[in-house]
Amino acid sequence: MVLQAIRYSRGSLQILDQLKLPHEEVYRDIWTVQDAWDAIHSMQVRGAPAIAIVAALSIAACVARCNKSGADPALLGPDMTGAGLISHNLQILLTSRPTAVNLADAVRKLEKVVWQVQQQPGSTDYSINEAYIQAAEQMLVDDIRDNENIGNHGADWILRHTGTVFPAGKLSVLTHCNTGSLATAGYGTALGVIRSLHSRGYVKRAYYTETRPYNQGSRLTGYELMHDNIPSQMITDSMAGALLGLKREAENINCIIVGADRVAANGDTANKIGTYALAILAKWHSVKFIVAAPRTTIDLNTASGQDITIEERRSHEVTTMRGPAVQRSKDGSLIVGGSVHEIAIAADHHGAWNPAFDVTCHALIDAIVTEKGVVEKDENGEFHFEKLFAD
Ligand SMILES: CSC[C@H]1O[C@H](OP(=O)(O)O)[C@H](O)[C@@H]1O
Repeated sequence: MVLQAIRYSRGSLQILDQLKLPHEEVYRDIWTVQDAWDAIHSMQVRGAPAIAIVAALSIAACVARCNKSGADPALLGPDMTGAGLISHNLQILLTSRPTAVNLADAVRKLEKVVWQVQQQPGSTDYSINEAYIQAAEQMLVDDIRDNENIGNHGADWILRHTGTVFPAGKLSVLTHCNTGSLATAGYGTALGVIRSLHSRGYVKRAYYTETRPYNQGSRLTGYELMHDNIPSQMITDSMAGALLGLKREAENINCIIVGADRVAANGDTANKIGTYALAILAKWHSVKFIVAAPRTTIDLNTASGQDITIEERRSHEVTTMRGPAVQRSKDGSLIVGGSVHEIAIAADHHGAWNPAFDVTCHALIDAIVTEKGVVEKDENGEFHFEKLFAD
């Protein structure tokens, strides 16, 4: 079975409810734009690229049903022409989560497609809808191809810069959060690089952090690594320092590789909370720190990390956890079963601070891996991304 965060066919969209993983695989229908907004905001679907793709496809599925049924978009509202309907709903989806730039990038590109078709003589709601659907569907295809390229470029760079020689040399890596098939249309970004290293036989062990409070690591990355039979071990977020301090040499841990939600024009990178601390550790232990992200995550319109809006989520997500009931059998073994439910793990009367992301200064980043290649800093310690967008 291929891990699919998104199931799409023309007129139909489903998402894997990641709040239920790894205990239950539940796919939910996305019939309306509000369904998509709710799924993204609640983090039933999450991950910078996946958020953008689900948003884009939710409208594609709606207007495809419109085109098929011949329904008049104007029935959906006074100014709901094809272009008006699409633009209105893209702007609604933009409010679902603020930090990842991929969604804003997709909205900008899709609105441009709609506007261009609208300028054509004889354009109709039908032709505008069709153009939108094709552009949104192309994003799904492009993301998987881009991730496979990121994987290969990243693996090439790591092997070149860590002196690992097959077959004697196998290296271990540490990753944070979930950046795999469950955060994208497939294969993944940072986890895609680990997949590429593994496919070439170089992975000794893939360490991954639990990634509190949503537990993208323990619930999602662990699930993906197990699915792919990649040798791996989980650590809690607080163990990262001890791992590098006590096991770096024995385990040949050569790099920490993470994803990104927004890379600013100077290379400052917003990513899952805890990333900044890992970058500091990497610097102290002389371990390469690598960001893996498609070009849709690079935001040349945001000058530096201090300009990135960091999403703050409810305290409740820190003071509770989800899981199935666990019972002890007669022989004392634990039986995991039953539906997923929430349990309180802390008193919530003071409330918990819950920033979903932090910003890592570009000075702490050794390389940014994209589908077009790896970007390193120049002799002045500065990143330049213009060449990535030259085509
Ligand atoms: C493919 S990069 C995914 C990126 O998004 C994650 O955040 P969230 O789970 O809150 O959507 C995390 O920052 C990952 O690096």
